[in-house]
This record gives sequence, C-alpha cells and structure tokens, in this order.
Amino acid sequence: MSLLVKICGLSTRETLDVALQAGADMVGFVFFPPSPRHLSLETARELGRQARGRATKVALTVDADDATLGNIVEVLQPDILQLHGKETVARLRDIKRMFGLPVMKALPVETAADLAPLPGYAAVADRILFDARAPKDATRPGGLGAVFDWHVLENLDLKLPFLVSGGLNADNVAEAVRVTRAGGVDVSSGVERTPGVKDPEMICAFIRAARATEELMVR
Ligand SMILES: O=C(O)c1ccccc1N[C@@H]1O[C@H](COP(=O)(O)O)[C@@H](O)[C@H]1O
Repeated sequence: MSLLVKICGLSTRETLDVALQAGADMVGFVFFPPSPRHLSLETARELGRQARGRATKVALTVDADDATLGNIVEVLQPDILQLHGKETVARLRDIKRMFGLPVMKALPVETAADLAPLPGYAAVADRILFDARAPKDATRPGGLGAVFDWHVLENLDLKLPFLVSGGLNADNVAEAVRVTRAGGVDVSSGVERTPGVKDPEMICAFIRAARATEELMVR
C-alpha cells in the first residue's frame, strides 16, 4: 500500500524542488507569523506556482480568520487546508463551505483522552492529522519536533484517512507507521538543520525511509 508523504514548512524554491523531485505527495506551506517557516503571500504565490500539478499543496494555518484564509487561498491556490489551531467542528464546516476546499484537521495528542473530540471532527474533516500536543508555553502548536506516544493510536478504528506527525525523522518513521498504521506521515523539524532551514539530504532520506515502510503496510 502506498503511504502519503508530506514535507511541511517548505519556504525556498530549492528545497521545494528537492521535495518534489524526491517524490513528496504533499508539500506544506506555513502561514503563522510566530513560526520560523512562516511565508509571505508573495513567496507563497511563487512556491504555489512551482508546486502546481506536482504534489498536493497544503496551506497550514492556525485559527486564521476568513480574510487571512481568503488571501492565502488566492495566492497559493492550495489543494487542501490544514487547520492546526483550536478550530471547532462548526468552524471547519464554515471554512469548507466558504472556500470549497477539503480540510485536514490537526488534533493534538498526548494521552488517549485527547481522542475524545475525534468523532465530531471526523464527521466534517476530509483527513485527520495526529500531532504531538505542544507544551502550554510553546510559541506555536506544532513544528516543534516533539514526539507523542504512538501507542495511543494503536487500536484506532477511523474510517477517515489519517496522517501522523510530531518529531518524525528518517530513523523513526518506520516505527511510527508500524505502530499507528497511518496512511500518511508528515514532517517538518526532522528534515531541518535548524528551525526553518530545510536540509536537502534529510528530505531525501526521510522520503526514502517512509517509502521503505510501504512493504510493511498490510491492512
Ligand atoms: O511548522 C510549524 O512551524 C508549525 C506551526 C504551527 C502549527 C504547526 C506547525 N507545523 C506542523 O507540526 C507538525 C509537526 O512538526 P514537526 O515535524 O514535529 O516539526 C507537522 O504537521 C507540521 O506541519
């Protein structure tokens, strides 16, 4: 079975090209000013054109208002919106209706209790992304390189496609997929030299390692 591989937080033409050439299925662009990966609308327009038709373009936002989302949609022309804040189920429904795009809701996970809101989100979202819950004093809700206990997802029975993220890298992605049986993986920090600076070798190594797990995925 094939595994969806998403490389997130791309911000330069060069590293976007590496991800596309190496076969990333999804490329993520971050629109959240406190993040070291935050993109200006001008850069987003340029990278959006470069990725068009080559991979699924993902716009990552955190509790963005309608106007901000509208600007992002206009310049990037994303294929899917990744909602990584505290957006409610009703807000997801509104965003889908307003922009006519699929949405991927990120859910912060630390313990099994964090899965309680899942049924509500699963009724509206097109995909779910399970990410490590950020510490209370963190400046952003993701992209911190933090891992969660994948065993929380071990017996998950979710009809919706889901991805796993949080501290993934070329060395641990196989184990994350084995434990969670996720249909996709998402990485940002694990393919960076320093926060916000993607490393071409690490991107290629991650995609290779993720692809190598596909043989293990018998569902
Ligand atoms: O990447 C960011 O800066 C970011 C900012 C705000 C919300 C989410 C963000 N990144 C996403 O977080 C997960 C995990 O990232 P990491 O691999 O642990 O660094 C991933 O989905 C990123 O897309």
